[in-house]
Amino acid sequence: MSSVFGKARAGSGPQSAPLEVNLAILGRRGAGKSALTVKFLTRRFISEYDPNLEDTYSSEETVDHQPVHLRVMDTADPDTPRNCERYLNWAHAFLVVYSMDSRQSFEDSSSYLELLALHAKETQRSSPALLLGNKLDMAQYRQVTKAEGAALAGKFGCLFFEVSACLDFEHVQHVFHEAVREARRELEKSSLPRPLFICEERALPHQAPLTARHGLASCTFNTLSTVSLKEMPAVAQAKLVTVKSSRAQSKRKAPTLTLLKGFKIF
Ligand SMILES: Nc1nc2c(ncn2[C@@H]2O[C@H](COP(=O)(O)OP(=O)(O)OP(=O)(O)O)[C@@H](O)[C@H]2O)c(=O)[nH]1
Repeated sequence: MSSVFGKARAGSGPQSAPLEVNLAILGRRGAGKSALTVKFLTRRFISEYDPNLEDTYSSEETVDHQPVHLRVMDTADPDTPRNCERYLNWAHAFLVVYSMDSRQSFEDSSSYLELLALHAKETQRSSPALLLGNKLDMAQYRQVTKAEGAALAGKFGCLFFEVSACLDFEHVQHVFHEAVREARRELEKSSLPRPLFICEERALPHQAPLTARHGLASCTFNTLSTVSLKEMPAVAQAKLVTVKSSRAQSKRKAPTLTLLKGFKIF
């Protein structure tokens, strides 16, 4: 069963098919990818989670009065990016997250942006990225200044936001909707049907120096030069385990609501 969150499609008539947007959330472990994803989907902050889960969730959104069927892949790379094709060839836009209280996670976000830039160059197909400095509520422990975040985003030509999965939902929602707008702009520019999956796997000629520098050794790219395109396989089903309404919950007097596998939502 696929999990679908979000509001009813306001303003969508029977004829208006929703825009389909795939969004991948990238970043070092602990940056807050899952917390931001769940905040966006449920308006809640999670405190327990399974760090090894990688799931794709769906939400019916309305962005600028347009219905959007948004799929969000909350990635879970191990210490270095692995099998990147699963999101590189799937997503229309990327949220690259770092935790502002971790210099290491900021450096990793730079590696992810380089990876995306390299992939865009090789495939001649750019997918917009937004850089997010998460845990703004922990700003007193910050190891990364806002100026550094903005400078990194500027270097890669992407939007930059400081956010918190703990604070207001509207700001997190705004960031996700900005990603939809960026993706929509890019989709409008492109006449290629998407998403596409490219069969043949080839390492890039200049991949070694980049991977050596950034620890991306396990990432290879598929390139358009093979001209062998297939429809992307179906998106992995999200793991919706139990959704109890607040009424059902109060009947059972359950202290917490189990919504997504691995998440306890309070
Ligand atoms: N204070 C604070 N804590 C946060 C915030 N976002 C996430 N956290 C906490 O940081 C830890 C890591 O958050 P996750 O959302 O699991 O991070 P992740 O990037 O998904 O990490 P992996 O699942 O390991 O890839 C958890 O304990 C969260 O509760 C935030 O905005 N503020």
